[in-house]
Amino acid sequence: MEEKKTPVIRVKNLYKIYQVGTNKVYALNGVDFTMYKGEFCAIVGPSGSGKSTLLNMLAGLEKPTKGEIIIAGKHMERMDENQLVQFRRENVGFIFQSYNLLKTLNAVENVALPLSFRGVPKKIRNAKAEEYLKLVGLEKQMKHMANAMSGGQQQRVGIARALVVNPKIIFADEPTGNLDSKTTMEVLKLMQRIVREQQQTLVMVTHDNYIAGFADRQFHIVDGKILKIEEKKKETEEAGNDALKRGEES
Ligand SMILES: Nc1ncnc2c1ncn2[C@@H]1O[C@H](COP(=O)(O)OP(=O)(O)OP(=O)(O)O)[C@@H](O)[C@H]1O
Repeated sequence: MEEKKTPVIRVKNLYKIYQVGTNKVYALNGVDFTMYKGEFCAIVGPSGSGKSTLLNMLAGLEKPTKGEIIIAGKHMERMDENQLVQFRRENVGFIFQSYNLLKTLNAVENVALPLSFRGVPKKIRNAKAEEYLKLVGLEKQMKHMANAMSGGQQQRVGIARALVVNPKIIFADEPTGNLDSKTTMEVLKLMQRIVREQQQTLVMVTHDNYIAGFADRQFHIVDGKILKIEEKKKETEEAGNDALKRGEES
């Protein structure tokens, strides 16, 4: 039986037009879609296709020229700057390509940081940070300094830090861009698992079709338009498992 899906992000007739000299650049040229709770979505397209522009709009970092963005029932395009800051704090987590960890803090301290900004007492925030580090498989590296960790471990810390505030939505901009292929696959599988377990919505931007294939749905963007929305093929997950095994054997 088909489960009833809960919409989390709804985009309607979205445009972002930049004026460059006398030219107009249609970075987003009429975009419509819905993303659901518990879904891992990839926005995939070549350089200059509008991926970052779309992510920035969804995260409320830039205003659309026209159209609607409704997240968790609220119209983002109608919010002022203060409301957007508040909205992001309550609903959104970010995973970055370059991890953006504080190098001289250990894993627990890095993950606890968003909680300390929210005034959560130290004992509680450290316990929460440890819980999320366990979730991403770093129980043995809790006290390691960020700059003494591998890229894959640092990205796991980055994921734990995005999750610790229990956001409805997680935005990830080329999250595996700095990782080797084996670690890339581990991080993608971790993100798949977490979205499934925690029933969050993960929106990942990538230019790489293979990486996008790990998402439940791929939103293909070209010249500011969504050309097609593709469901995950079952084999991608299995192929990922095989490749992961091959990597472990080598
Ligand atoms: N501030 C801006 N002013 C003018 N044009 C812009 C601005 N930001 C983006 N653009 C243009 O909008 C289009 C989409 O850019 P965007 O950065 O969203 O693409 P992208 O798919 O994220 O590319 P990449 O993968 O290279 O980061 C491009 O043609 C870009 O030149």
